[in-house]
Amino acid sequence: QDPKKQPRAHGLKVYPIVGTSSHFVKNQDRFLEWYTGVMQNSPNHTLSFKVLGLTGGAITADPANLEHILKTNFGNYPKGELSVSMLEDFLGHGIFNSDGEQWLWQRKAASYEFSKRSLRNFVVDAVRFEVVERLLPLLERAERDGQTVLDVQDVLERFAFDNICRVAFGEDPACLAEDGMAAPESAEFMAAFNDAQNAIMARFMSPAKWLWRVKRVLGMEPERRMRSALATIHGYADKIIRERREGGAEGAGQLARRDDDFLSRFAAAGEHSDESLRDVVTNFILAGRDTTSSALTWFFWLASTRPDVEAKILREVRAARASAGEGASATFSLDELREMHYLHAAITESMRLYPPVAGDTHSCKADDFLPDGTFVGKGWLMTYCAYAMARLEGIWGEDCEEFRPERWLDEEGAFRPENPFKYPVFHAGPRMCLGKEMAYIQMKSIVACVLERFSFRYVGGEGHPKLIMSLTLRMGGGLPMQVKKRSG
Ligand code: HEM
Repeated sequence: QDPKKQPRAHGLKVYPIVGTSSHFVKNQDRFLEWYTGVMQNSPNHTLSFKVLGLTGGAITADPANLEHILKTNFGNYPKGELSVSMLEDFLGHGIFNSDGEQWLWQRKAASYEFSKRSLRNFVVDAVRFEVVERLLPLLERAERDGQTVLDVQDVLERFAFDNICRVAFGEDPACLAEDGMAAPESAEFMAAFNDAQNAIMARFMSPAKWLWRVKRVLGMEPERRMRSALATIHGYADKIIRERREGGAEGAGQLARRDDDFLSRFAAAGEHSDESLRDVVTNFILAGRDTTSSALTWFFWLASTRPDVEAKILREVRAARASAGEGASATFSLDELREMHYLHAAITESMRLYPPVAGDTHSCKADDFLPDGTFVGKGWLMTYCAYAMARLEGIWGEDCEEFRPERWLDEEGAFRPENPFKYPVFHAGPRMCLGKEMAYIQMKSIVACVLERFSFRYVGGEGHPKLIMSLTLRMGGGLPMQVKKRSG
């Protein structure tokens, strides 16, 4: 056999028949930490494996390999049938879960909408509403009631869910509103999304990629919950689409244009079946909800450990407030947010260390060699690990594990972007994230408005919070914080 085709598993013991799979099983509760150690010890930051009867795979943390997979040889690394089939009952064939032509037309339509100023303005308004009407009052109440500990991760997740539902299809589930204000079906919809994501994660993490189908037939967990979650999600989305069709001013079949939301925008752009409109809803909710909340959860934790960084952010926010003058809005305008370079750097640096999408997997269409010589076989899964990349000295220098926003600033203090193959937090190449700018608007607005008025103290005890690798990187046990209003 060609020696190049031998799996490379530097530093890992390869057992007969099971190969390296026992390492995966043993480390399944701490995948990220384990991968990172393996990547740090591997001279080319790449690992490949093939176990009898199971799908082969490779994992890399090398920017040159990423460029090859995500751009240069893009056509050879689609999402692939295996992944698409595992997500199909949840996401249909929406933008996240399609390849080739089916993906391309959706990408073109979505890119066009994302480039419009009207969408940015709509997002700014939606964020302003949620910050002013929900988030700030909630923090005020937490302080006033002496409710000493707040799970900030939960607050951020509810914020993101309300926000993305409004942007995706013009509905306000009010999950962050005062207790009892949210309609029961909205809370159910959000809970169903959580159940579906957990089931999907279990499908992907299982070494036998067919096992979930057996569990589904037998009604075993987590597939049993998945079944009812899907009924709830699809029922909710279908109801919205039906109501919009019925209210369509231009006659039967047309959707009522409620607002500037995505559903209205897509529907206005051409004829779509109810099913493909439902895919728009589910795919955009998935894209926009837990990503920003994950990023901000880790950000608020990191900021609480670094008063020097927090002080610099506060200085920048107060300067923006001072130049806006009396009578300005409680939130910040797009232009004001754009000028906050230090805040931009601090959020970017936090996502470097804690990327919301910690790893991403594609499939290999035809036998290939990566630039570092690693062989990848037809049908193998090809993964890159953004979490491990942040911790490689070869990429970020000796202080790679340190939270240092300054690494993103030039001498004048202006934000300096990095090569996306070195920083694949928003993915890279033709499938790069479309919501990046929208995400920054949301994240910067929240941090600026909240830190301007409140300070937080982490009360989760000593040591590092637990990493939970769900579809996004979550914090085990939440983010318990004591909230205090700033005096001046
Ligand atoms: C901090 C926040 C965010 C991060 C870190 C992030 C990251 C990513 C990543 C890694 C991908 C590639 C996933 C894959 O293909 O498997 C992606 C794709 C995508 N993201 Fe984001 N995202 C964020 C927020 C958003 C928001 C708010 C939206 C807006 C709804 C959005 C819309 C999309 C879309 C539509 C795609 C699919 C692009 C395609 O396949 O062509 N993202 N994002």
